[in-house]
Amino acid sequence: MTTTRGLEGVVATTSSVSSIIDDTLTYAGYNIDDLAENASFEEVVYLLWHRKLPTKDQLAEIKKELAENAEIPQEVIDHFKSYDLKSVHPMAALRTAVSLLGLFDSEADVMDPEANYRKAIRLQAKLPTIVSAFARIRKGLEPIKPKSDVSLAVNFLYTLTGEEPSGVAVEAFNKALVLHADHELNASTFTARVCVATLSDVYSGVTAAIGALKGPLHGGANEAVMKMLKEIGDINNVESYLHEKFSRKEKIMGFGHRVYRQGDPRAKHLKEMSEKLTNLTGEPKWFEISTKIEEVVTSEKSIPPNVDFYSASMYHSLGIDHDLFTPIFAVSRVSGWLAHILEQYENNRLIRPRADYTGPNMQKYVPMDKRG
Ligand SMILES: CC(=O)SCCNC(=O)CCNC(=O)[C@H](O)C(C)(C)COP(=O)(O)OP(=O)(O)OC[C@H]1O[C@@H](n2cnc3c(N)ncnc32)[C@H](O)[C@@H]1OP(=O)(O)O
Ligand SMILES: O=C([O-])CC(=O)C(=O)O
Repeated sequence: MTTTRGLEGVVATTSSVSSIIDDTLTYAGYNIDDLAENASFEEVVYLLWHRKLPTKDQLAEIKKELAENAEIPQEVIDHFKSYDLKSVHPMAALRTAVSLLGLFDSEADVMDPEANYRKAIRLQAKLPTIVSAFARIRKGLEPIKPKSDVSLAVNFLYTLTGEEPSGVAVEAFNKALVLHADHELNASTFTARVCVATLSDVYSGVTAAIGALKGPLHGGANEAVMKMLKEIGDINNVESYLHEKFSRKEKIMGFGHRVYRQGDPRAKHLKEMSEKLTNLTGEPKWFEISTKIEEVVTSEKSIPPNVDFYSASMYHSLGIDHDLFTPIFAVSRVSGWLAHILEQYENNRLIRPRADYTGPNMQKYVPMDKRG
Protein backbone atom coordinates (compact mmCIF):
# COMPACT_ATOMS: atom_id res chain seq x y z
CA MET A 1 0.00 0.00 0.00
CA THR A 2 1.29 3.49 -0.78
CA THR A 3 0.32 6.23 1.64
CA THR A 4 -0.36 9.82 0.64
CA ARG A 5 0.08 11.96 3.75
CA GLY A 6 -2.77 14.38 4.14
CA LEU A 7 -4.36 12.86 0.99
CA GLU A 8 -2.45 15.49 -1.02
CA GLY A 9 -3.40 15.34 -4.69
CA VAL A 10 -5.85 12.47 -4.12
CA VAL A 11 -9.07 12.89 -6.10
CA ALA A 12 -11.73 11.47 -3.78
CA THR A 13 -14.97 12.32 -5.59
CA THR A 14 -16.51 14.01 -8.59
CA SER A 15 -18.40 17.25 -7.97
CA SER A 16 -20.18 19.92 -9.97
CA VAL A 17 -20.35 22.43 -7.10
CA SER A 18 -17.03 24.26 -7.47
CA SER A 19 -13.64 23.79 -9.07
CA ILE A 20 -10.05 24.91 -8.64
CA ILE A 21 -8.19 24.52 -11.90
CA ASP A 22 -4.83 26.23 -12.52
CA ASP A 23 -5.37 28.50 -9.50
CA THR A 24 -8.76 29.63 -10.82
CA LEU A 25 -11.78 29.17 -8.56
CA THR A 26 -15.26 28.77 -10.03
CA TYR A 27 -18.64 28.07 -8.47
CA ALA A 28 -20.61 25.88 -10.92
CA GLY A 29 -18.48 27.32 -13.72
CA TYR A 30 -18.73 31.00 -12.72
CA ASN A 31 -15.40 32.65 -11.98
CA ILE A 32 -15.11 33.88 -8.39
CA ASP A 33 -13.93 37.33 -9.59
CA ASP A 34 -17.15 37.74 -11.55
CA LEU A 35 -19.31 36.62 -8.63
CA ALA A 36 -17.42 38.76 -6.09
CA GLU A 37 -18.06 41.88 -8.17
CA ASN A 38 -21.66 41.18 -9.12
CA ALA A 39 -23.52 38.60 -7.04
CA SER A 40 -25.50 38.74 -3.83
CA PHE A 41 -24.82 35.97 -1.33
CA GLU A 42 -28.35 34.62 -1.84
CA GLU A 43 -27.68 34.29 -5.59
CA VAL A 44 -24.56 32.32 -4.77
CA VAL A 45 -26.45 30.05 -2.38
CA TYR A 46 -28.95 29.33 -5.13
CA LEU A 47 -26.14 28.79 -7.63
CA LEU A 48 -24.36 26.30 -5.38
CA TRP A 49 -27.54 24.36 -4.64
CA HIS A 50 -28.96 24.36 -8.20
CA ARG A 51 -25.81 24.90 -10.36
CA LYS A 52 -27.52 27.79 -12.19
CA LEU A 53 -28.09 31.44 -11.39
CA PRO A 54 -31.63 32.16 -10.16
CA THR A 55 -34.20 34.05 -12.17
CA LYS A 56 -35.68 37.15 -10.53
CA ASP A 57 -38.54 35.09 -9.09
CA GLN A 58 -36.30 32.27 -7.91
CA LEU A 59 -34.05 34.78 -6.17
CA ALA A 60 -37.01 36.47 -4.52
CA GLU A 61 -38.24 33.06 -3.37
CA ILE A 62 -34.96 31.89 -1.81
CA LYS A 63 -34.43 35.30 -0.15
CA LYS A 64 -37.91 35.07 1.34
CA GLU A 65 -37.36 31.49 2.52
CA LEU A 66 -34.03 32.39 4.14
CA ALA A 67 -35.36 35.51 5.85
CA GLU A 68 -38.51 33.73 7.08
CA ASN A 69 -36.48 30.86 8.57
CA ALA A 70 -33.89 33.03 10.31
CA GLU A 71 -35.38 32.87 13.81
CA ILE A 72 -33.90 30.26 16.16
CA PRO A 73 -35.76 28.28 18.85
CA GLN A 74 -35.98 29.97 22.25
CA GLU A 75 -34.45 26.76 23.68
CA VAL A 76 -31.18 27.47 21.83
CA ILE A 77 -31.12 30.99 23.29
CA ASP A 78 -31.92 29.64 26.77
CA HIS A 79 -29.19 27.06 26.35
CA PHE A 80 -26.61 29.79 25.68
CA LYS A 81 -27.91 31.74 28.66
CA SER A 82 -27.46 28.75 30.95
CA TYR A 83 -23.65 28.71 30.53
CA ASP A 84 -20.86 30.92 31.72
CA LEU A 85 -19.84 31.89 28.18
CA LYS A 86 -16.65 33.78 29.06
CA SER A 87 -14.39 30.87 28.22
CA VAL A 88 -16.55 29.34 25.45
CA HIS A 89 -15.21 29.75 21.93
CA PRO A 90 -17.99 30.84 19.55
CA MET A 91 -17.09 27.97 17.19
CA ALA A 92 -17.72 25.49 20.01
CA ALA A 93 -21.01 27.26 20.73
CA LEU A 94 -21.98 27.17 17.05
CA ARG A 95 -21.09 23.48 16.74
CA THR A 96 -23.21 22.66 19.79
CA ALA A 97 -26.10 24.91 18.74
CA VAL A 98 -26.32 23.34 15.27
CA SER A 99 -26.46 19.90 16.82
CA LEU A 100 -29.11 21.14 19.26
CA LEU A 101 -31.07 22.69 16.40
CA GLY A 102 -31.49 19.21 14.94
CA LEU A 103 -33.51 18.22 18.02
CA PHE A 104 -36.12 20.88 17.16
CA ASP A 105 -36.48 19.81 13.54
CA SER A 106 -39.14 17.14 13.12
CA GLU A 107 -37.65 16.36 9.69
CA ALA A 108 -34.09 15.92 11.00
CA ASP A 109 -34.00 12.23 10.08
CA VAL A 110 -36.28 12.35 7.04
CA MET A 111 -33.97 11.49 4.19
CA ASP A 112 -35.88 12.42 1.02
CA PRO A 113 -34.39 15.14 -1.24
CA GLU A 114 -37.20 17.67 -0.61
CA ALA A 115 -36.87 17.33 3.17
CA ASN A 116 -33.09 17.64 2.88
CA TYR A 117 -33.49 20.83 0.80
CA ARG A 118 -35.85 22.29 3.42
CA LYS A 119 -33.26 21.53 6.10
CA ALA A 120 -30.62 23.23 3.98
CA ILE A 121 -32.74 26.39 3.91
CA ARG A 122 -33.30 26.24 7.68
CA LEU A 123 -29.62 25.73 8.46
CA GLN A 124 -28.42 28.46 6.09
CA ALA A 125 -31.03 30.83 7.51
CA LYS A 126 -30.37 30.09 11.19
CA LEU A 127 -26.57 29.96 11.36
CA PRO A 128 -26.14 33.78 11.21
CA THR A 129 -28.75 34.21 13.95
CA ILE A 130 -27.03 31.66 16.17
CA VAL A 131 -23.71 33.50 15.83
CA SER A 132 -25.15 36.95 16.51
CA ALA A 133 -27.31 35.69 19.41
CA PHE A 134 -24.27 34.07 21.03
CA ALA A 135 -22.21 37.22 20.54
CA ARG A 136 -24.85 39.33 22.29
CA ILE A 137 -25.73 36.92 25.10
CA ARG A 138 -22.10 36.62 26.21
CA LYS A 139 -22.04 40.42 26.59
CA GLY A 140 -25.18 40.36 28.71
CA LEU A 141 -27.33 41.70 25.85
CA GLU A 142 -30.61 40.27 24.61
CA PRO A 143 -30.55 38.63 21.15
CA ILE A 144 -32.27 40.60 18.40
CA LYS A 145 -35.05 39.09 16.32
CA PRO A 146 -34.02 38.88 12.66
CA LYS A 147 -36.06 40.83 10.11
CA SER A 148 -38.09 38.89 7.58
CA ASP A 149 -37.55 41.19 4.60
CA VAL A 150 -33.83 41.93 4.38
CA SER A 151 -30.79 40.15 2.95
CA LEU A 152 -28.74 37.71 4.98
CA ALA A 153 -25.82 40.15 5.11
CA VAL A 154 -28.05 42.93 6.49
CA ASN A 155 -29.73 40.59 8.96
CA PHE A 156 -26.45 39.32 10.34
CA LEU A 157 -24.99 42.78 10.92
CA TYR A 158 -28.30 44.07 12.27
CA THR A 159 -28.86 41.19 14.71
CA LEU A 160 -25.23 41.49 15.84
CA THR A 161 -25.26 45.21 16.62
CA GLY A 162 -28.94 46.19 16.82
CA GLU A 163 -28.24 48.98 14.33
CA GLU A 164 -28.99 49.37 10.64
CA PRO A 165 -25.65 48.60 8.95
CA SER A 166 -24.16 51.15 6.54
CA GLY A 167 -24.22 50.51 2.79
CA VAL A 168 -20.43 50.15 2.78
CA ALA A 169 -20.53 47.54 5.54
CA VAL A 170 -23.26 45.53 3.81
CA GLU A 171 -21.46 45.60 0.47
CA ALA A 172 -18.19 44.43 2.04
CA PHE A 173 -19.84 41.77 4.17
CA ASN A 174 -21.86 40.43 1.23
CA LYS A 175 -18.68 40.17 -0.84
CA ALA A 176 -16.89 38.33 1.97
CA LEU A 177 -19.80 35.88 2.18
CA VAL A 178 -19.63 35.30 -1.59
CA LEU A 179 -15.87 34.71 -1.45
CA HIS A 180 -16.05 32.14 1.37
CA ALA A 181 -19.08 30.16 0.17
CA ASP A 182 -17.44 27.11 -1.33
CA HIS A 183 -14.03 25.67 -2.07
CA GLU A 184 -14.09 22.23 -3.62
CA LEU A 185 -12.95 19.46 -1.28
CA ASN A 186 -11.44 21.50 1.56
CA ALA A 187 -11.09 19.79 4.96
CA SER A 188 -14.47 20.82 6.42
CA THR A 189 -16.39 19.99 3.23
CA PHE A 190 -14.65 16.63 3.04
CA THR A 191 -15.60 16.06 6.69
CA ALA A 192 -19.25 16.82 5.89
CA ARG A 193 -19.19 14.44 2.94
CA VAL A 194 -17.52 11.63 4.91
CA CYS A 195 -20.15 12.04 7.63
CA VAL A 196 -23.23 11.97 5.40
CA ALA A 197 -21.79 9.23 3.18
CA THR A 198 -22.68 6.87 6.03
CA LEU A 199 -26.25 8.08 5.34
CA SER A 200 -26.16 10.10 8.52
CA ASP A 201 -28.34 13.24 8.58
CA VAL A 202 -27.74 16.83 7.41
CA TYR A 203 -27.38 18.22 10.98
CA SER A 204 -24.65 15.67 11.72
CA GLY A 205 -22.82 16.60 8.51
CA VAL A 206 -22.87 20.34 9.28
CA THR A 207 -21.94 19.80 12.94
CA ALA A 208 -18.94 17.71 11.89
CA ALA A 209 -17.91 20.32 9.31
CA ILE A 210 -17.99 23.13 11.88
CA GLY A 211 -15.63 21.10 14.04
CA ALA A 212 -13.20 20.77 11.13
CA LEU A 213 -13.39 24.45 10.15
CA LYS A 214 -12.54 25.52 13.72
CA GLY A 215 -8.87 24.51 13.54
CA PRO A 216 -6.18 27.16 12.81
CA LEU A 217 -4.83 25.26 9.78
CA HIS A 218 -8.25 25.80 8.18
CA GLY A 219 -10.92 28.44 8.98
CA GLY A 220 -9.49 29.22 12.40
CA ALA A 221 -6.56 30.95 10.68
CA ASN A 222 -8.46 34.24 10.25
CA GLU A 223 -8.73 34.74 14.03
CA ALA A 224 -5.08 33.71 14.39
CA VAL A 225 -4.08 36.34 11.79
CA MET A 226 -5.69 39.11 13.86
CA LYS A 227 -3.88 37.83 16.94
CA MET A 228 -0.61 38.08 15.01
CA LEU A 229 -1.41 41.62 13.80
CA LYS A 230 -2.08 42.71 17.39
CA GLU A 231 1.11 41.03 18.65
CA ILE A 232 3.11 42.87 15.99
CA GLY A 233 1.31 46.12 16.80
CA ASP A 234 3.56 48.40 14.74
CA ILE A 235 4.87 48.22 11.20
CA ASN A 236 8.45 48.55 12.48
CA ASN A 237 8.11 45.25 14.33
CA VAL A 238 7.07 43.18 11.32
CA GLU A 239 10.49 41.99 10.18
CA SER A 240 11.83 41.01 13.60
CA TYR A 241 8.55 39.25 14.48
CA LEU A 242 8.57 37.24 11.27
CA HIS A 243 12.27 36.40 11.44
CA GLU A 244 11.76 34.98 14.91
CA LYS A 245 8.85 32.89 13.62
CA PHE A 246 10.94 31.70 10.66
CA SER A 247 13.85 30.75 12.94
CA ARG A 248 11.49 28.72 15.15
CA LYS A 249 10.05 27.11 11.97
CA GLU A 250 6.57 28.32 12.92
CA LYS A 251 3.85 28.75 10.35
CA ILE A 252 2.70 32.28 9.47
CA MET A 253 -1.07 32.26 9.74
CA GLY A 254 -2.99 33.26 6.63
CA PHE A 255 -0.26 32.09 4.25
CA GLY A 256 0.09 28.94 2.20
CA HIS A 257 -2.40 26.61 0.64
CA ARG A 258 -2.65 22.94 -0.20
CA VAL A 259 -3.96 23.55 -3.73
CA TYR A 260 -3.00 27.06 -4.89
CA ARG A 261 0.57 27.48 -5.99
CA GLN A 262 0.69 31.03 -7.39
CA GLY A 263 -1.82 32.46 -4.92
CA ASP A 264 -5.40 32.41 -3.69
CA PRO A 265 -7.66 34.34 -6.12
CA ARG A 266 -9.91 35.44 -3.23
CA ALA A 267 -7.11 37.23 -1.38
CA LYS A 268 -6.94 40.23 -3.76
CA HIS A 269 -10.62 41.05 -3.18
CA LEU A 270 -10.21 40.89 0.58
CA LYS A 271 -7.04 42.97 0.32
CA GLU A 272 -8.93 45.68 -1.56
CA MET A 273 -11.71 45.69 1.04
CA SER A 274 -9.24 45.72 3.90
CA GLU A 275 -7.53 48.80 2.44
CA LYS A 276 -10.82 50.60 1.92
CA LEU A 277 -12.32 49.78 5.32
CA THR A 278 -9.20 50.32 7.42
CA ASN A 279 -8.92 53.79 5.83
CA LEU A 280 -12.59 54.52 6.45
CA THR A 281 -12.34 53.58 10.12
CA GLY A 282 -9.15 55.61 10.58
CA GLU A 283 -7.06 52.54 11.37
CA PRO A 284 -4.94 52.08 8.22
CA LYS A 285 -2.17 50.58 10.35
CA TRP A 286 -3.79 47.12 10.23
CA PHE A 287 -3.67 47.19 6.44
CA GLU A 288 -0.14 48.61 6.42
CA ILE A 289 1.11 45.92 8.82
CA SER A 290 -0.63 43.28 6.72
CA THR A 291 0.93 44.42 3.44
CA LYS A 292 4.36 44.54 5.09
CA ILE A 293 3.87 40.97 6.33
CA GLU A 294 2.86 39.92 2.82
CA GLU A 295 5.96 41.61 1.38
CA VAL A 296 8.33 39.81 3.78
CA VAL A 297 6.68 36.36 3.63
CA THR A 298 6.43 36.36 -0.16
CA SER A 299 9.94 37.68 -0.75
CA GLU A 300 11.65 35.46 1.84
CA LYS A 301 9.50 32.31 1.70
CA SER A 302 7.67 32.64 -1.62
CA ILE A 303 4.41 31.75 0.13
CA PRO A 304 1.39 33.88 -0.89
CA PRO A 305 -1.50 34.89 1.38
CA ASN A 306 -4.70 32.85 1.45
CA VAL A 307 -8.35 33.81 2.02
CA ASP A 308 -7.84 34.09 5.78
CA PHE A 309 -5.16 36.78 5.67
CA TYR A 310 -6.82 40.04 4.62
CA SER A 311 -10.25 38.97 5.87
CA ALA A 312 -8.88 39.48 9.40
CA SER A 313 -8.20 43.24 9.11
CA MET A 314 -11.34 43.63 7.02
CA TYR A 315 -13.65 42.05 9.64
CA HIS A 316 -11.84 43.99 12.37
CA SER A 317 -12.70 47.21 10.51
CA LEU A 318 -16.35 46.21 10.54
CA GLY A 319 -16.13 46.23 14.35
CA ILE A 320 -16.55 42.46 14.62
CA ASP A 321 -15.12 40.63 17.66
CA HIS A 322 -12.03 38.68 16.59
CA ASP A 323 -13.26 35.30 17.75
CA LEU A 324 -16.34 35.69 15.53
CA PHE A 325 -14.24 35.68 12.35
CA THR A 326 -14.30 31.88 12.01
CA PRO A 327 -18.03 31.58 12.85
CA ILE A 328 -18.63 34.14 10.08
CA PHE A 329 -16.66 31.89 7.75
CA ALA A 330 -19.09 29.11 8.76
CA VAL A 331 -22.11 31.37 8.12
CA SER A 332 -20.95 31.55 4.51
CA ARG A 333 -19.38 28.10 4.06
CA VAL A 334 -22.48 26.29 5.31
CA SER A 335 -23.89 27.04 1.83
CA GLY A 336 -21.06 25.01 0.29
CA TRP A 337 -21.27 22.24 2.89
CA LEU A 338 -24.98 21.90 2.17
CA ALA A 339 -24.43 21.82 -1.60
CA HIS A 340 -21.89 19.03 -1.14
CA ILE A 341 -24.08 17.15 1.35
CA LEU A 342 -27.00 17.19 -1.11
CA GLU A 343 -24.66 16.14 -3.93
CA GLN A 344 -23.25 13.30 -1.82
CA TYR A 345 -26.75 11.92 -1.12
CA GLU A 346 -27.58 12.01 -4.84
CA ASN A 347 -24.90 9.49 -5.75
CA ASN A 348 -23.68 8.06 -2.47
CA ARG A 349 -20.94 5.63 -1.68
CA LEU A 350 -19.37 5.12 1.76
CA ILE A 351 -16.03 7.00 2.05
CA ARG A 352 -13.57 4.69 3.73
CA PRO A 353 -9.86 4.86 2.88
CA ARG A 354 -7.20 2.56 4.30
CA ALA A 355 -4.36 3.05 6.80
CA ASP A 356 -0.91 1.60 6.38
CA TYR A 357 -0.39 -0.12 9.76
CA THR A 358 2.93 0.72 11.47
CA GLY A 359 2.40 -0.82 14.92
CA PRO A 360 3.73 -4.09 16.38
CA ASN A 361 2.52 -7.50 15.23
CA MET A 362 2.04 -10.96 16.73
CA GLN A 363 1.47 -9.61 20.27
CA LYS A 364 0.28 -12.10 22.91
CA TYR A 365 -2.22 -11.10 25.57
CA VAL A 366 -0.42 -10.61 28.93
CA PRO A 367 -2.44 -11.11 32.15
CA MET A 368 -2.63 -8.02 34.38
CA ASP A 369 -0.34 -9.37 37.12
CA LYS A 370 2.41 -10.12 34.55
CA ARG A 371 2.52 -6.64 32.96
CA GLY A 372 5.64 -4.58 33.68
C1 LIG B 1 -9.57 28.53 4.53
C2 LIG B 1 -8.31 27.82 4.66
O1 LIG B 1 -8.29 26.75 5.18
S1 LIG B 1 -6.93 28.51 3.97
C3 LIG B 1 -5.61 27.89 4.97
C4 LIG B 1 -5.64 28.51 6.33
N1 LIG B 1 -4.52 28.07 7.16
C5 LIG B 1 -3.46 28.85 7.42
O2 LIG B 1 -3.36 29.99 6.97
C6 LIG B 1 -2.43 28.25 8.33
C7 LIG B 1 -1.05 28.44 7.78
N2 LIG B 1 -0.80 27.63 6.61
C8 LIG B 1 -0.53 26.30 6.70
O3 LIG B 1 -0.40 25.74 7.80
C9 LIG B 1 -0.38 25.49 5.43
O4 LIG B 1 0.07 26.30 4.36
C10 LIG B 1 -1.70 24.79 5.02
C11 LIG B 1 -2.25 24.01 6.22
C12 LIG B 1 -2.72 25.81 4.59
C13 LIG B 1 -1.41 23.85 3.88
O5 LIG B 1 -0.64 22.82 4.37
P1 LIG B 1 0.12 21.72 3.50
O6 LIG B 1 -0.38 21.68 2.12
O7 LIG B 1 0.07 20.47 4.29
O8 LIG B 1 1.59 22.27 3.41
P2 LIG B 1 2.73 22.01 4.48
O9 LIG B 1 2.28 22.40 5.85
O10 LIG B 1 3.22 20.61 4.30
O11 LIG B 1 3.79 23.05 3.97
C14 LIG B 1 4.71 22.82 2.89
C15 LIG B 1 5.98 23.63 3.18
O12 LIG B 1 5.65 25.02 3.19
C16 LIG B 1 5.86 25.58 4.48
N3 LIG B 1 4.69 26.40 4.81
C17 LIG B 1 3.41 26.21 4.39
N4 LIG B 1 2.62 27.16 4.91
C18 LIG B 1 3.41 27.95 5.62
C19 LIG B 1 3.17 29.10 6.41
N5 LIG B 1 1.94 29.60 6.52
N6 LIG B 1 4.21 29.68 7.04
C20 LIG B 1 5.45 29.18 6.93
N7 LIG B 1 5.74 28.08 6.21
C21 LIG B 1 4.75 27.48 5.58
C22 LIG B 1 5.91 24.40 5.44
O13 LIG B 1 6.66 24.68 6.60
C23 LIG B 1 6.56 23.36 4.57
O14 LIG B 1 7.92 23.62 4.51
P3 LIG B 1 8.99 22.40 4.47
O15 LIG B 1 8.70 21.65 3.21
O16 LIG B 1 10.30 23.12 4.48
O17 LIG B 1 8.72 21.59 5.70
O1 LIG C 1 -9.43 24.53 0.21
C1 LIG C 1 -8.79 24.49 1.26
O2 LIG C 1 -7.97 23.58 1.57
C2 LIG C 1 -8.94 25.58 2.26
C3 LIG C 1 -9.61 26.79 1.73
O3 LIG C 1 -9.01 27.64 1.13
C4 LIG C 1 -11.05 26.93 1.95
O4 LIG C 1 -11.67 26.02 2.52
O5 LIG C 1 -11.61 27.97 1.56
